[in-house]
Amino acid sequence: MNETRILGIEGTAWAASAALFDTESDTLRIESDAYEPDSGGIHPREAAEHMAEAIPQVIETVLEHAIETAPEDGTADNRAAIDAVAFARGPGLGPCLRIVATAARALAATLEVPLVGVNHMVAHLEIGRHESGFEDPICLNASGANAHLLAFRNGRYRVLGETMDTGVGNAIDKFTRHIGWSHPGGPKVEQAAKDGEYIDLPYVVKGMDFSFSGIMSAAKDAVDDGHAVEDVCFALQETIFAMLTEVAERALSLTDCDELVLGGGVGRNARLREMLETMCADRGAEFYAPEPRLLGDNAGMIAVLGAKMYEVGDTLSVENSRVDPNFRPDQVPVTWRSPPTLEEGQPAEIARAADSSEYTTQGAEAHLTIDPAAGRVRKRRLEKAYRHPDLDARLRRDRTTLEARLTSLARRHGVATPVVTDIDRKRATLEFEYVGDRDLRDALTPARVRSVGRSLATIHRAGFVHGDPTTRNVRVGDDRTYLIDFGLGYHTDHVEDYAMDLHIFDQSLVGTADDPEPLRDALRAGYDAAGEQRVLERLREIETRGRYVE
Ligand SMILES: C[C@@H](O)[C@H](NC(=O)OP(=O)(O)OC[C@H]1O[C@@H](n2cnc3c(N)ncnc32)[C@H](O)[C@@H]1O)C(=O)O
Ligand SMILES: [Fe+2]
Repeated sequence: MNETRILGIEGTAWAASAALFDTESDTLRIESDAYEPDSGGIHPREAAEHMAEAIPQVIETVLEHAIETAPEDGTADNRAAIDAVAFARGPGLGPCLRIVATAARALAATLEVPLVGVNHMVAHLEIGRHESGFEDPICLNASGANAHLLAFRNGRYRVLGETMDTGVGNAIDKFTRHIGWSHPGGPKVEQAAKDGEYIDLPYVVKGMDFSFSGIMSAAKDAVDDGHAVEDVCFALQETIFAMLTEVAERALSLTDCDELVLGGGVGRNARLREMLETMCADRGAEFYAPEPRLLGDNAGMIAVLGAKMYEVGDTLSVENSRVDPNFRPDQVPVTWRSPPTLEEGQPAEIARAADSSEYTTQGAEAHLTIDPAAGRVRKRRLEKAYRHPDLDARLRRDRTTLEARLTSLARRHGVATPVVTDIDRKRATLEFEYVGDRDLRDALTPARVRSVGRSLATIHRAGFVHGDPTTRNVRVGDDRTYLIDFGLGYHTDHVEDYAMDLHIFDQSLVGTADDPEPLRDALRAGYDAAGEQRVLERLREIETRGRYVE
């Protein structure tokens, strides 16, 4: 590959940044100028004023550097020997994005080089993949305005799970604003947490999705009620980062992936990195976090992805270079990657069951001892070294109790589930009847998915949700499907919760199936046959919701 030199520009929210990426030397020169609000959070108009002032300056600095380092073949018009100008098209604040795009178009025209339009969230991911050299990692993007898990599948980065309300950084920043600290609050919470002790806060995970609104108002109340700020900061980190680590582990487990990369400004937090590192080490996966300057918003990551896109001809005409404040990562055709090689063969479980009577296996949160001959499964929820012992004990106890209760309740409503034969709350251990002979993930057909749709409709009518219905939490045998693993379930009469349950299953189809569309249709048809229309309507609404929340 020839040497490629890309000038990248970033300015989606707070960082006015330009960078030069040179593929031959694999070096990045980044120049940034941060917007720091005098009071409160980020004001879009003020941020845009900052961009208007700072973007030309950071570009100028990087151009000078590019001229100094240009190889001999720079032309008179392009002494910097730049091959393309890459800019962040979104997501972000509209007024900021427009200023960056205008600067990028002007620069590309002057240099007579193509424009590359980069998705900022995909750039947060790709910088980790680039630096780590991982083949096909899962990415946790923990940034200001976003929080999601991405996996490459069928030519796109699919969103396996994401925040149901605000981004993780914004959630923390809102809390610090409430207690009068200046923006950004994240680093200050990290500092204060060093002297804190644990208190209980709400923990909300639904499959691989999660929510911060409950925990943030509880944190504000805790301070208002007189808890020490350090303790609340400590508990906030322990709870929020445990949620992110748990969903990241679930994503690794669901996709059988053993590589995780981190992206986004909240990734600068050492406690978050430590939890992810511990979780990965405990399950034999590799973890990589880029250095801090590449985690928070920066033009280096825009230039690196810009180079990959430029090299495959993924450039933009000026007419098509409009910005998109709601640009989602799964809207981007991933032109610069070839499909990963998939492993073929029958599910390991079948081979194993044929030659031994008892074997063990590890899920995302539990250790299973399976004895098909005796028709018995023992499941023990493991202690997780990454999370605080009090939180760990609470989650394992509550989930064990709920799983036993809801598994039985579903059966009473006519949904196929294993019989619960024993429960030991102290040891977080359950014993079940062995059902099916493989996971739905390894035997996906529309008829089976249809039956899952009917089962979900049935439990929703009975007033509860599964909480984590994925293709691995459904067992398949003969002509039946069995729902298992109700540990994240709960009683609810909210249509939103029912629709989220369906949405979680739908996301797992998109994340694990080669041809998800007929399966997604079957899910809806099955639900339609036994459930309420308003739930399907709400599901459609959830799918069209832009998740970029400021
Ligand atoms: C769309 C785009 O504009 C946006 N970018 C963004 O929000 O900036 P980013 O640099 O990725 O993340 C900033 C956030 O990162 C948090 N942050 C920075 N250092 C932190 C630390 N040590 N601990 C916790 N949070 C930290 C800040 O408080 C702030 O909320 C995004 O990626 O969502
Ligand atoms: Fe960002």
